Amino acid sequence: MTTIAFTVGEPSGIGPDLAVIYAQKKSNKNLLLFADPDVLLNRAKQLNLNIKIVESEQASSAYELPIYPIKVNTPVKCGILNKNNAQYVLNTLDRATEYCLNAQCDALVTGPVHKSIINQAGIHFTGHTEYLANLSNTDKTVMMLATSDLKVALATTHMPLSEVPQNITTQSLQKTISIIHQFLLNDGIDTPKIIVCGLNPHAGEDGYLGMEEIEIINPLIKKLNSQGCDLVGSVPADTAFTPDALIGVDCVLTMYHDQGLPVLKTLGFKKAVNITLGLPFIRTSVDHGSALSLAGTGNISLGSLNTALNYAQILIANRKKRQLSQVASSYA
Ligand SMILES: NC(=O)c1ccc[n+]([C@@H]2O[C@H](COP(=O)([O-])OP(=O)(O)OC[C@H]3O[C@@H](n4cnc5c(N)ncnc54)[C@H](O)[C@@H]3O)[C@@H](O)[C@H]2O)c1
Ligand SMILES: N[C@H](C(=O)O)[C@H](O)COP(=O)(O)O
Repeated sequence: MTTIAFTVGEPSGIGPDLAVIYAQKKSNKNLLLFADPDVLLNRAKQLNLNIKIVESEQASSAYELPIYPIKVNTPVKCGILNKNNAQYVLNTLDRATEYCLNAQCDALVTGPVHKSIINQAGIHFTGHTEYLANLSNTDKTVMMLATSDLKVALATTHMPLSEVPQNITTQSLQKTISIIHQFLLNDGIDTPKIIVCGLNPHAGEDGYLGMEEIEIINPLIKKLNSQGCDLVGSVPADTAFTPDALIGVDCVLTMYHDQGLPVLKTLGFKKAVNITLGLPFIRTSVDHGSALSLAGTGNISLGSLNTALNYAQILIANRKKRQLSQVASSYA
């Protein structure tokens, strides 16, 4: 049986609502929540829902939430951020990551955090992607968001736009493409076809609107294609997502956060999954943030949480298959 670690995220946001509404499901959930039990009990009360907290990984009936208890520092008010609880949010991530690194859990699914409040507490934090890479000493990770029809990956993640160009280097882009390629192979795609977007408008318009395509992106595409990759590009980002361009494409690699994610979220917000590639453990996430104004209202979608949990299960199953075939081939 698998166990998925679920960090509930920012306690004044909709993370606790997601958890207690999810707990109403009847099936055995195989979850281990990393959160403050009182925050969950209070949110359930506010939503008029029945939940039972169990300090075990084996909840088998409706309303039960298996939990690894971690206390908040300050009482929580729905929709009101408090920087005194920033460290609590990180504590839940630290413990859950430890469980995944030690194989006590099979995957990590993260609920939404609020990034600025963590920074207001004096802790530099740009996102789970970077934080988990740091916690697990991983030198390169890739953010990918996926709907059932489209996968979008990012060459750079959470950084000011002014810093993007200097972070598009041949070395970093090559690692990014190699991580995506391997992920798609593991996903059962024999010859992954990846569109690589340009950085500049019209992919630089032959150098008249920027040089990164001519100096970095195009030569790398040529080199990797000569080694057997199937990369298309560099493609202007405004045409990369047109329906004809996407035929037969397994993933679109965009150069920065807001080049790719608005497209993906227009197509699938609240149903998509965010996956961190390259970590030594499986991590998926909801595609949305803390939605403070909806906390405690019950008026939220669990679509993305369901996708994130289902996708984590698929990745776990794929990993098991690969491990079994490795064992089999070692005896062959
Ligand atoms: N996975 C994450 O941890 C994650 C993802 C995105 C944003 N964030 C952070 O969340 C904070 C708030 O960001 P934002 O306001 O830009 O984005 P947001 O996703 O919190 O909200 C955007 C809009 O979508 C709505 N919404 C979000 N989730 C919903 C759900 N499950 N059901 C119904 N409606 C929902 C909100 O009410 C709001 O109108 C920021 O600090 C941001 O960095 C975290
Ligand atoms: N870029 C993500 C999004 O827009 O959904 C979000 O900020 C979460 O990123 P992390 O998983 O790194 O926290």
